[in-house]
Amino acid sequence: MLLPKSMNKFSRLRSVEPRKHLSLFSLGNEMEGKFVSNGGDDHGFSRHVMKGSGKEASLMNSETRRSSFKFLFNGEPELVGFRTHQTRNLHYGSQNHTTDIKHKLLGSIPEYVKIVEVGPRDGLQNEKEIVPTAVKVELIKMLIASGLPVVEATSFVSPKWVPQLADAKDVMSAIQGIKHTRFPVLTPNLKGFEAAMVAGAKEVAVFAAASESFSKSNINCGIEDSLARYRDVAIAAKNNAIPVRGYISCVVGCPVEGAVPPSKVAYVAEELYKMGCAEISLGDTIGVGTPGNVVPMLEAVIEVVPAEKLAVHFHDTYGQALSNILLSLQMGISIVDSSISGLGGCPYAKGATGNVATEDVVYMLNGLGVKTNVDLGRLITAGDYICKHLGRSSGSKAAIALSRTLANAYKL
Ligand SMILES: CC(C)(COP(=O)([O-])OP(=O)([O-])OC[C@H]1O[C@@H](n2cnc3c(N)ncnc32)[C@H](O)[C@@H]1OP(=O)([O-])[O-])[C@@H](O)C(=O)NCCC(=O)NCCSC(=O)C[C@@](C)(O)CC(=O)[O-]
Repeated sequence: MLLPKSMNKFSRLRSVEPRKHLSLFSLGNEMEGKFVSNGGDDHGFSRHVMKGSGKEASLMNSETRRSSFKFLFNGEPELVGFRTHQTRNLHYGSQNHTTDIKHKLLGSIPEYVKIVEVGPRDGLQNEKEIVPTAVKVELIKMLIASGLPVVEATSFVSPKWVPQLADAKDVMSAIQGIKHTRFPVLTPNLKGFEAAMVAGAKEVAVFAAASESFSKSNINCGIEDSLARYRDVAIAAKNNAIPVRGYISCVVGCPVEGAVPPSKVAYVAEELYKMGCAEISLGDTIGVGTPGNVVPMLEAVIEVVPAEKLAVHFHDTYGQALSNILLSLQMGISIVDSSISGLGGCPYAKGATGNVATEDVVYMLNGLGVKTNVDLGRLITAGDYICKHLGRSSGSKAAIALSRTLANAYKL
């Protein structure tokens, strides 16, 4: 048997940190399975049987007689994910080899990145089949359980334009009272803002574009008209002590107009900043950005809005999102939007795939040693939940690879 690389890592995790828990979900109803770990049998690894009852089982190391890992089950027949309290140790990056070159390349990246999870809104808004409110609420709760600090919950937009989010009020009602997580909602105008306030929203987001054509197709008005509407929303929000996030779509490319000049993005960013947006999220709506066009765009925006007020929001249509995120971090940005399992796509940007997957972002940040306070295993479980509901496989490479690695290791 070729041992998956990650098992070496798990084994190291055990020997270095014997009390850290590695928890596995859904290995089977019998609550029994095999675990392969460093310890020496014919492959240089020993097999342990784990047993347990209810929803938990512990693995006993036959040599040390110590319980090294704790496993959790959710009663379903197949392996869907795992949880660890030490997810950073699941990564292959060197942690103790800080070299000059590493410092030169990665020295400027922040120690902590705030992840803004947009799956329940951006991820679902494009789904044709209406997702039941209860499923949306369960997804939000699972995302919260992973430690995400901000979960964009829904939009107060016209239900004729985005039928999927017509239950915004009910979603908000179901998550009222949940503390320690922020739930911004999209509001395209005062009508949306007022409805959001009635529903108990504590934060809102307005969404402009750097492309005139996209603005018209997305919100039925041009850039200047949208900014005028958003000034009204910003004033109302200020009067209610509600923070406003400002989005800009099409920051590098538009499905109709093609390449978008950085100066246009900087103009809209400055206007949003001047009207009081506490954070401005730069959206590569159709995922055409590469480091080649993202750097000049960010340079232009950072001239007019401080980097600490900026977030990046990359769609992964061409597989460029992670490289764009890395360079955004190198340029001083520390807020990253992402969507669970890479769900999403904008209804008014044909062909655009989902946002970068949250699991992939967390995996990369863990590898870089950047703190997020997000538990990757729980995130994978949340992704599995919504993907099963939607009847599709995850758009996260990290989620697929980690689930497969563990499934292979546990030859049940
Ligand atoms: C902006 C509007 C409303 C203008 O839509 P409109 O048709 O121009 O608006 P209107 O003022 O003429 O009103 C038409 C009807 O909509 C109602 N209405 C008006 N406002 C609201 C509201 N807030 N909530 C509920 N209903 C509303 C209004 O009451 C009226 O109802 P009727 O009399 O016909 O029954 C419409 O275009 C709309 O809802 N657009 C939303 C589009 C959207 O949600 N797009 C996706 C989000 S943006 C995005 O995904 C990009 C982002 C943020 O992720 C970043 C990136 O990746 O780039």
